[in-house]
Amino acid sequence: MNKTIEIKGVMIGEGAPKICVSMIGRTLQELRDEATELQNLDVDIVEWRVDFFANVENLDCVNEALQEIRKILHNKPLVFTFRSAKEGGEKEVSSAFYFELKKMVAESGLVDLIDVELFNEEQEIREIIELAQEKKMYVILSNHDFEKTPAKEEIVSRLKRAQKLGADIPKIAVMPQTTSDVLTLLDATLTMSEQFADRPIITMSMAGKGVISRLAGEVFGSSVTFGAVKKASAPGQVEIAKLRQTLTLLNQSL
Ligand SMILES: O=C1C[C@@](O)(C(=O)O)C[C@@H](O)[C@@H]1O
Repeated sequence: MNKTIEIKGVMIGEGAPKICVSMIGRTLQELRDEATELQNLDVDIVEWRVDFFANVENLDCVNEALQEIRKILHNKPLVFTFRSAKEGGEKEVSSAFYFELKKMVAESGLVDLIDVELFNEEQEIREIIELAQEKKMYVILSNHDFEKTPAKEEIVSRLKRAQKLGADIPKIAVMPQTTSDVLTLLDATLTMSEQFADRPIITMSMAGKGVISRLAGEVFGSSVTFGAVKKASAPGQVEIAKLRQTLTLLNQSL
């Protein structure tokens, strides 16, 4: 049994996977509207995908937006994510700015979880983890392959590396080219969660073929699933009401 993480009453790593929805607003007003809508919906966790925000390169604007979002989403776990273009995000920034942004947020104490991409300088990653720990925040170390699905051993090894570096939640998203790629992701998830993980993990196979992996996390060992409200932030995300229904069905059959 993997250890769980409890954030604002949400138990990650126990029972049905928790539903996370991404905010993808470009302006402060769009973000306010999204946050208000999500606060009132059946969503367990909210992720701010700050790479969609037009003013992301201005730290004061990011901080101002974050304070407003936090006020609106006062009782839901909030994840701060800048997804770089090379991992499927909207924008590429320098590594120096990427870490400046993440450090500013870690020091602000305004979010519950910070996503940091695994393929970065280890020293920089460790610094964010230390800052986050001081503020009682959690770190997700993530990796995304929008082209293909690496071999099972490679997926497991990336998740293990994230765990070794001190991620509270190791995460990987991969793209299937064949149905057997979906099985590879599920197999890697099961092996990692049963044999190596001592904390919750998040995995998904993207796009249409991979949808099963966004539903069956409780069976194979993935603790959070990303759903969609209006627009998906990645291919394959399922609308949240249908997602909740299916997660509950699977939970009840176990
Ligand atoms: O890493 C992830 C997972 C994701 O890529 C998905 O496939 O649902 C969506 C992203 O917003 C999030 O940061």
